[in-house]
Amino acid sequence: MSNSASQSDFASVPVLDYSLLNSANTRPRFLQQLRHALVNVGFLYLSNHPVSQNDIQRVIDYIPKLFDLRQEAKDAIRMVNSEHFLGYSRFGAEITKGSVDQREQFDFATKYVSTWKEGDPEYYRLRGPCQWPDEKLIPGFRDAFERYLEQVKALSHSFSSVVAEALGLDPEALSQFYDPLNLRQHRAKIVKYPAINGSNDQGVGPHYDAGFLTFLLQASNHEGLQVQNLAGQWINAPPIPGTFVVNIGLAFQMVTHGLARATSHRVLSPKGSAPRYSIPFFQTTRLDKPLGEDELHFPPEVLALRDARGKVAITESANFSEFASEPFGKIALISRIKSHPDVGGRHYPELFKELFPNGHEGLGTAY
Ligand SMILES: O=C(O)CCC(=O)C(=O)O
Ligand SMILES: [Fe+2]
Repeated sequence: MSNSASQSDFASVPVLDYSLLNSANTRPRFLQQLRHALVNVGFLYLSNHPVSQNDIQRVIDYIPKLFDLRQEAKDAIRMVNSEHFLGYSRFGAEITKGSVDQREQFDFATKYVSTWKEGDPEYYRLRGPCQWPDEKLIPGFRDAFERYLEQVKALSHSFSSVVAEALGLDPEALSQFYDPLNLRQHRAKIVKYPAINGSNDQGVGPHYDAGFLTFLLQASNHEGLQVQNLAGQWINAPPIPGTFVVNIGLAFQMVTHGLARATSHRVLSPKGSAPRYSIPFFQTTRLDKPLGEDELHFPPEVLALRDARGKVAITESANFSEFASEPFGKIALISRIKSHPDVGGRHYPELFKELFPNGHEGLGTAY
């Protein structure tokens, strides 16, 4: 481990108290802690946030019922039905870093009425309405989850101006990277990691998230989430009741020129008998242009923190190869087709053929 890395490295994920933002006296302390977390860790817990704990608990209570629906009820909303890549994926449908991810999941998203029309870029079809399970089979679930998503969405928007401030920018500086409110759609998955007592304990393999900010709810009391520090060690990020885990995705690392770090993370399957549940909420950025086009101007003392951080020693992660000069929507669409080739083949046959000229057998690559 180099000296510069050891000084800014982390042995645990910091917990930030959102309520410190409410008073002029404590606000600078929050911003300073946030700056450290963004630059050196790439992960933080957010406590005392404004999303209603009652509404969170309602969602948590529904999760086992959702996965316990009969297989036909889940298959009725399989993702392959949806050109928006929203819906159910069976256990073991994806691979990360060469191994099968042992999880089952539903992809949902914030409310959206599709505006796509002939002639619009194809990647606008990524946005659209969710597939919901039959209301009669799980009454109230849709309402509970929509309430939850609306609140996390609002938090994710207000938090991005706090992030800008913490990095020495105007609070509105990041808004250029988001679509206008009426076109914005964020995605969230509800994930089940069953207990595994065999040798492959990969819940999800090491990866970076792709987007801007992720707000993760750890919805059961299981360890398993791990975050890789600068020295390459895996640091546990156990559930802390009442918090979100917030982390940075590659798109945000890119627009901050590496000042804020995307950090590799993974989930180990739980042992024993009870499954681990989680809900990652992925904030998305504007789809219509390359993210590298707009420039952010950080104060020199903030940029100096990046240089002081030093280099990451080892990163174990699946990587993205397409982060270049394409509109972000195109990158997002390619990555969805790679992770769900069955959906891509059915709804985006031309792009699918470009990506897989010889067809595609087997599982998709998640990251
Ligand atoms: O389930 C978790 O705790 C994390 C999931 C995750 O990292 C992801 O889906 O990107
Ligand atoms: Fe992730």
